[in-house]
Parts: sequence; C-alpha cells; structure tokens
Amino acid sequence: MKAFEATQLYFDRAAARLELSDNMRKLLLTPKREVQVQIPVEMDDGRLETFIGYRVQHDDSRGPMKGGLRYHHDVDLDEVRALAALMTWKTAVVDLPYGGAKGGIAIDPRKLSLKELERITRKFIDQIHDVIGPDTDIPAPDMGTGSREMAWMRNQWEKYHGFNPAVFTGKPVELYGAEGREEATGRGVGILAYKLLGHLGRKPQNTKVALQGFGNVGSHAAKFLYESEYKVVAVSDHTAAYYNPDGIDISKLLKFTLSNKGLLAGFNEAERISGDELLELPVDLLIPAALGGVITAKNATRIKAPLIIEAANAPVDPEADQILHERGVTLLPDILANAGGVTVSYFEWVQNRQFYKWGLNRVRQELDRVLSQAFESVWHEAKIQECSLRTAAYIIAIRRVQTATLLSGHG
Ligand SMILES: NC(=O)C1=CN([C@@H]2O[C@H](COP(=O)(O)OP(=O)(O)OC[C@H]3O[C@@H](n4cnc5c(N)ncnc54)[C@H](OP(=O)(O)O)[C@@H]3O)[C@@H](O)[C@H]2O)C=CC1
Ligand SMILES: O=C(O)CCC(=O)C(=O)O
Repeated sequence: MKAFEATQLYFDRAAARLELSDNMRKLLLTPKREVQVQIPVEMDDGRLETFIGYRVQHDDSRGPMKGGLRYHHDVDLDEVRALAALMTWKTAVVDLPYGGAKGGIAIDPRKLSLKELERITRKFIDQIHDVIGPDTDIPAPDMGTGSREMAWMRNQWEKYHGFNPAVFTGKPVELYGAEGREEATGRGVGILAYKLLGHLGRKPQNTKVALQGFGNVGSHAAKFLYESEYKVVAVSDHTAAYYNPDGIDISKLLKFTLSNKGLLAGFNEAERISGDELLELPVDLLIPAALGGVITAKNATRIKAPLIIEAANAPVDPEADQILHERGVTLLPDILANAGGVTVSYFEWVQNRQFYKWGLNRVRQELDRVLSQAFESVWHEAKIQECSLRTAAYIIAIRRVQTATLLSGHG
C-alpha cells in the first residue's frame, strides 16, 4: 500500500467516529502546497547530476507548518505527502501551535562526499527558500539529516532573507540550536514507554526490548531505556542486527559505534541475527526506529511482542495494524510516540524568537510535561471511545485541526 493511502486510512477510522462531513474530510486531507524541484549539482569528478527535492505543506490552520527534511534514496512525492500529513496530526496531538509539512531529497547521503552533500543542500535551499520561513514553514532534521545540514541550510536561507535562526530547528547548539534537541525524539520514546508501562502495571526491569534502527532516534532511545533499567536485548541498523537475551550493554555499544562511523557491524558481544528476525523476537516491547512500512500483513502474525512503540514514522501499515489490534497488541502510534523531537524543536523556535536560552534541565522538564499530558489525553480518549491508542490520537488531533479550520472561517 502506498504511504499516503495508509495515512488516509488511519485518518478515516477516526473521522468516522467524529462523523466528519465529506467536505471537511476533503479539506483536512488535501495538502495546501506541494513543491518539487530539480537540483542540478556538479559532482567532485566534474559530472553534472540532477537530484529531486520535495517540500509538501499539508495544513497551517493551527500555525506555521513544521516538519523534517529527509535524505534517503526512497524519498518520493507520495512518501513526503504522507509524512507531511502525519506532522499535522502530530503537532495537533501534542498541542503545539503548528501545522504540518515534510520534505526531502532522493539521495543516499552515505554515497556522497561532504562537499557534494553541502552543495546539494545549499542548492536545495536556493530552490525552496521562498516557501519556507519562521512564520510559514520551519524545517528540521529527519532521517539522513542532522544539525550539520540544518546549519548549512540556515546559512543559505539567510543569504536571501537576512539573520533569523528561527527558520530551522535542530541546529547545532553553538548556532542557536536547543540543548536537548538531538536526544529529544529518543528520550521522548523513553518517557512514553515509561508512561505506557506504568498504565499497564509493568516494570522496566522486567521488560525486554528489541529496537530496529540505531541512528538519532534509536540510539538515544536505547540509551534512555538502558539507563532506566530496561533490558535492551536486540538492536539493528542497516549493517547488522544483534541479539543477547540477557541484555546488551548499551553504554559499551555506544562507545563501539563512536569509533565505527556510527555503525553496528563488528560488535562482538551479542549474537548476529537477521533484521527480519529482530522484529519477530520473543520480547515484551518492540520499537521500530528506522524506516516506514516494516510491519505488514506478511509479518504481523509472527510479531511476538505484546507492546509496540512506533518511534519511526509509519512503520506499521494499516492491514498489519488491524491484525495486531485483533491479536491484543498494544501499540503507541508514531504521531504521539516520536513527538518528542518536534516538541523540543518548538522549544528551540521559541528560544530563537526570544533570543533567550533555556538550560537542558528546563528542556527535559518541559518535554516530560508536554508528552505526559498528551499521553494521558490519548489514553483517556481510547477508554471513552473503546478504540486503539492510534485511533484515539487521531481523534484528538483531527478534532483540534477541524476546530481551528472552522473558527478561521473560509475567507
Ligand atoms: N530525527 C528526528 O528527530 C525524528 C525522526 N523520526 C523518525 O524516526 C526514524 C529514524 O530517524 P532518525 O533516527 O532521525 O534517522 P537516522 O538517519 O539518524 O537513523 C536511521 C537509522 O535507521 C537505520 N536503518 C536504515 N535502514 C534500515 C534497515 N533496513 N534495517 C534496520 N535499520 C535501518 C539506519 O542504519 P544505518 O545507519 O546503518 O543506515 C540508522 O541506524 C524515521 O522514521 C524518522 O522519520 C521521527 C520524529 C523525529
Ligand atoms: O522537529 C521537527 O520539527 C520535525 C521532526 C519530524 O520530522 C518528525 O517528527 O517526523
């Protein structure tokens, strides 16, 4: 199933309970603007290559649009459109004053030199600088991008529009970035895991976790969970997957990856397994933190974990979601589970606009407060509606976006 069709299905399940009119459904599902650009760039060997970049702005009824920029070879318009819509529901479910957007370039950053990557990044901003801005659309990191790319992008954007660090979030701390943004998504996953377990009467010490993806989100989630005494028994990236039923020493693993270009392959304190096997391990909690569409109707019946936290965007497709729900699996959906990142992006934007810097403790405390409040409201809605946590999260989000749309009128 295509990515946008999948997000539409999740939307429809909640919209039916809200008895949304056909007109309102159409209005809320239609992206406001879709930008696709050609990025011609001279490579190090003198060849000219053309890449394709996207920015989809889904909805701005609750505020400026917000969402990451992804660098990955699978990026296409359908995926970006789906991810932009997810951002609208995500910012609404945690009640940030934003709408949703997403973008990216279809490239494999690992295959490019640093100079090529910087040239592509700057050329991309040359093409989209006039549709983004601190009051309209504020990009941030996603898969394949981080603070380095945000610094280049801000520098390029300011060549056209002048000084304004609030145009991008997830910047280096030394260049108006927020303390705690880098860890925020993974830390948020950890905070929400703790809340979920608490509501189910389970203890971290008795919880075996398998984690797919060990990039920004996966590695910070692993660190937080390990420090909170969960037993992280399996981890993977695209180079390798490892399993140790007695628990992996995550502090050792983090040290190992530091000296191994951030990659897992070569770690020898756990058994090597396949990436597919990791998803089907007998664990208590499964956390997909890499790509979308990794749990489908094909493998959903073989998933043994009774709990799933979607740290990645859209890792479970709607058919699999239905199968898991019928099997009694409790699933915390992406639009809440990984909202820690955009929440601290919001704190960064607020600090940039006020020229005032918060300390790490304040960021962490506020993150905990925002996510805990959102979790409680989703949990409560699911009880009232007798529905899954995903449908409950969508109900809250759609209700907020619908209200803002109606209050603004149609002028
Ligand atoms: N960064 C953020 O703040 C946010 C990210 N997200 C979502 O979280 C997910 C991960 O993003 P992020 O951590 O930032 O991205 P990164 O690029 O930092 O890391 C991605 C990770 O996924 C791994 N990966 C890629 N392909 C596979 C595969 N086939 N099997 C196993 N692992 C694989 C990568 O491995 P390798 O390094 O070997 O390529 C890497 O460890 C995405 O879905 C993203 O949209 C959601 C909210 C915010
Ligand atoms: O930090 C942000 O603004 C957006 C992060 C993002 O792309 C996401 O939550 O999927």
